[in-house]
Amino acid sequence: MTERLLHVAAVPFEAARHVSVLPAGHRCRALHGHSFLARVRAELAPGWAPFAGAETDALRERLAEAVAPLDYADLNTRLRVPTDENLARWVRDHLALDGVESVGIHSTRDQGVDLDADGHCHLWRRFRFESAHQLPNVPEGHQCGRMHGHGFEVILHADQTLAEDQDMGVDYDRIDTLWAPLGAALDHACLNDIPGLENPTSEMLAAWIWARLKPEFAPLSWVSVYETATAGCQFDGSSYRIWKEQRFESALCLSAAPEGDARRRLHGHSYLLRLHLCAPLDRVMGWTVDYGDVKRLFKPVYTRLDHHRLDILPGIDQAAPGALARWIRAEVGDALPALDRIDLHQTPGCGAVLSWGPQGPALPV
Ligand SMILES: Nc1nc2c(c(=O)[nH]1)N=C([C@H](O)[C@H](O)COP(=O)(O)OP(=O)(O)OP(=O)(O)O)CN2
Repeated sequence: MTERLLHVAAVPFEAARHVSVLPAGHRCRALHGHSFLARVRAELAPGWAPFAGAETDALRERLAEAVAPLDYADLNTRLRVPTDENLARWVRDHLALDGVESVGIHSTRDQGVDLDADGHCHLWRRFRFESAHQLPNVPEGHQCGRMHGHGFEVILHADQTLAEDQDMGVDYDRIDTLWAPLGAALDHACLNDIPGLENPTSEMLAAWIWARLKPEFAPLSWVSVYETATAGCQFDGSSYRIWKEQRFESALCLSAAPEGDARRRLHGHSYLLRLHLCAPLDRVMGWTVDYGDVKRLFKPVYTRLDHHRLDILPGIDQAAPGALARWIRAEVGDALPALDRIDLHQTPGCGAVLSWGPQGPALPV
């Protein structure tokens, strides 16, 4: 599949609103406020940024300019009906940017929408539960064979086609109602005791949730399960995708930046790297690829990135997220054949997505 490079950026804003299209008695009809986050994914034309390597910063600046009128504003003075869906449309229209693949709005850490270029509204809502489990089929000595536990997080994603004059899709409250019985069964439980979860990997959990919700909720498009803060699985009824995150602390300078630009100086970032893999399920293990194996197989590349200077890595021209993601893909080589996407953020929510397979849903920053 052809390789695609998207740049991503995220910008927060603080704003008040009331949403009058909601039914009588709904709490969001009253004036309330949120710490919102706007984000964009875009395929930028060559030469769009002021210099090679400035793409991520330039995209973030463009988004910040678009969002500025919403910051510390009463959103009802800016938009007729300031639902998350309409805010995403407003930001998309004010970005005035070619190549936008999606524009998203998070109204809280736990909910948001992403509008794609085909008019689909991808709505998501996050839940959490605290549970114990152990994996019965892992090899002797594997840490996950011991009884342990996690603060699991689940994101339910819904894909809806919205008419241009439709102010919102499904209410987040409807997703809460659908989730409630599952959350009650999973929270403060030992997952192995739940019928169907005798081998409670993230993959099995995502499929278990899918099987229970999809018949009642047709727009359900993906279930994402965060098993830990750094690893999880996504399931859409047929394909499993997993991700493993790592952070590295590195220095760089951008030699193409003009004289006087701070980015010419040595500086650094705390990078977030998310490796995505798509692989068939191993029916015995109940997983696709062990998260621990992803980390282990990536280690030789990781050690070249972490606590190093990135712009002097052999083969790197500008140590910007897109070029770094390409470098990582090349260096990983055959070690991770199921790898099909690399997310690399140089600051929270801002960086690049390099993919060469079906992308799967965007994860919240
Ligand atoms: N594909 C899967 N791999 C693994 C699963 C799974 O459900 N699906 N589960 C586990 C373990 O249960 C483990 O608790 C989580 O794995 P891991 O990311 O390796 O956890 P760490 O805390 O060791 O990760 P850090 O890299 O230190 O953050 C294993 N694999």
